[in-house]
Amino acid sequence: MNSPLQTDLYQLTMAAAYWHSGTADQESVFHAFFRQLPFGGGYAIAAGLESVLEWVETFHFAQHDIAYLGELRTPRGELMFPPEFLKFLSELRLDLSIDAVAEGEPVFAHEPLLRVQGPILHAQLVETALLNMVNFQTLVATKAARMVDAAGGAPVVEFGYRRAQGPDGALSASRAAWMGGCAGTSNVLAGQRYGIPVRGTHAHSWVMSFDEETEAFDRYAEAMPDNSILLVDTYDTLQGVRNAILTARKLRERGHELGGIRLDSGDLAWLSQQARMLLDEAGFAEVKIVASNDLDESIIESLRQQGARIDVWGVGTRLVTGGDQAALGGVYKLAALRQPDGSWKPRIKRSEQSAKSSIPGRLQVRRFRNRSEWVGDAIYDEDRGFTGDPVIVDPADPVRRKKLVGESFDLLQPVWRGGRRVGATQGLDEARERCRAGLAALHPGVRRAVNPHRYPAGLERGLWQYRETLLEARA
Ligand SMILES: Nc1ncnc2c1ncn2[C@@H]1O[C@H](COP(=O)(O)OP(=O)(O)OP(=O)(O)O)[C@@H](O)[C@H]1O
Ligand SMILES: O=P(O)(O)OC[C@H]1O[C@H](OP(=O)(O)OP(=O)(O)O)[C@H](O)[C@@H]1O
Ligand SMILES: O=C(O)c1cccnc1
Repeated sequence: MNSPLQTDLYQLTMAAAYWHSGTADQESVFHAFFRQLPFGGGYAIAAGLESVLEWVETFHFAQHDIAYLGELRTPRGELMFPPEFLKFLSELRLDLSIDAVAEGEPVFAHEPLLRVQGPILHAQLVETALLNMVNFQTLVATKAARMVDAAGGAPVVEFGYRRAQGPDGALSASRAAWMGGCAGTSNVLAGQRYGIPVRGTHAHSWVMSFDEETEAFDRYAEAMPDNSILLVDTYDTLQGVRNAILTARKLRERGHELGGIRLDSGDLAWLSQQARMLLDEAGFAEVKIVASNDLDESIIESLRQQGARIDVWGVGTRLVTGGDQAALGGVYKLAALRQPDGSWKPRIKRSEQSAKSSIPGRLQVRRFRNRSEWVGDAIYDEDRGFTGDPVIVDPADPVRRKKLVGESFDLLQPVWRGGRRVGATQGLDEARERCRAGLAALHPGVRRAVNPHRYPAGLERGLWQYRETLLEARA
């Protein structure tokens, strides 16, 4: 359920203050971006835009929202909001222009994922929900892409619902995981809502509900003759594999084939090799081995290096929660204000570290391509354009510069104008394909999970110089 109250109180107190001070209609530009790639990786996958647009689409303060806000009191007991402001809110219709990077696109630090332009009160009111959606889904889509990469072409199925951050977190995590390249989900609602293939095995409780493991396997296979993956580790894993083979033989006699077995504990490399041997010797070379148990990209990679014979990876907790990184630190910063003469006045927030200072202007990202490989991205001010040849400067290390050559295209495209969506409809499967193709266009060193190459993404030289001048003036 979408609500304009999915926000931090300070957005509403600032809105009241803009309204009170007569600056509510000041035309502004904000950018949503992150400063550091998640998981120590070389890329991130942009996600969450669809949820943002759905939220903006239904944005309005209903009677019960206004009634609630009208009851709020300050710590001193005074009414928080004047009734005239609440009347203003009840009539408010967002008047924003949004440009965004398409979902599924690989993106890099400092690049705006969304650019929001409009009256400052309006642009401010969307900050919290927008960041919540973009930060979480980008985090999970990126984690999924890393796991899918580590699996080297074998399917990764998302099993995270029970360990996700609440029911809404589970649903958007399943969506983001599919975008990042997962092959399916155990989340049935995500299957219905987004058309993601639903997949699964069975739990230990099924085996524990019978006296004998063999009986549990037989009964399950009878009920699901064409969709049986048997969990073999409830008691003794290799004995479990032998029992699964007995069931597989009975199934075959009835004209069906066992789909697979699942390993969920112990040394997954060794057990999968032993299980493969037993299955092959028994004539079940097609039976798949599924593995689960607190997997992530580094364990998957390590298991593959150890020669594990795992055909399908089931991943829950560390995918839908981000695992080693629980949140993406994406921010939403004011970057320019329109002057009465129509020009844009840049706005900058200084920081102790120059790389953390915000980037002024109305920003765009231009991506350069050499044949099928991307060579670099320039963040530039759309109104100032490029100063001479496209040279980028790394804001974290200004001596790192690179001249970009090749074909180029702009990443931010109009998605919202005059109260409605614009541009081509971007479906979830399209986003998944964009992610696949985008990752294929990256140098393998950039995709490496540990200590990757830094993809050249930086500030267009003219913009970097301009930003330095502004920072000096503020020093
Ligand atoms: N060969 C392996 N190499 C690297 N990591 C592995 C290997 N086998 C399993 N793991 C991982 O090790 C972690 C812990 O496994 P461990 O064997 O301690 O737990 P467990 O099998 O669940 O324990 P228990 O047998 O008590 O259920 C899991 O994240 C699992 O994915
Ligand atoms: O380890 P994760 O990556 O989070 O993957 C999901 C886990 O959830 C299940 O365990 P659980 O003990 O909840 O139920 P079970 O009896 O079906 O194993 C499953 O067996 C996996 O181990
Ligand atoms: O289907 C499975 O095997 C499954 C589903 C959810 C969590 N763990 C495993």
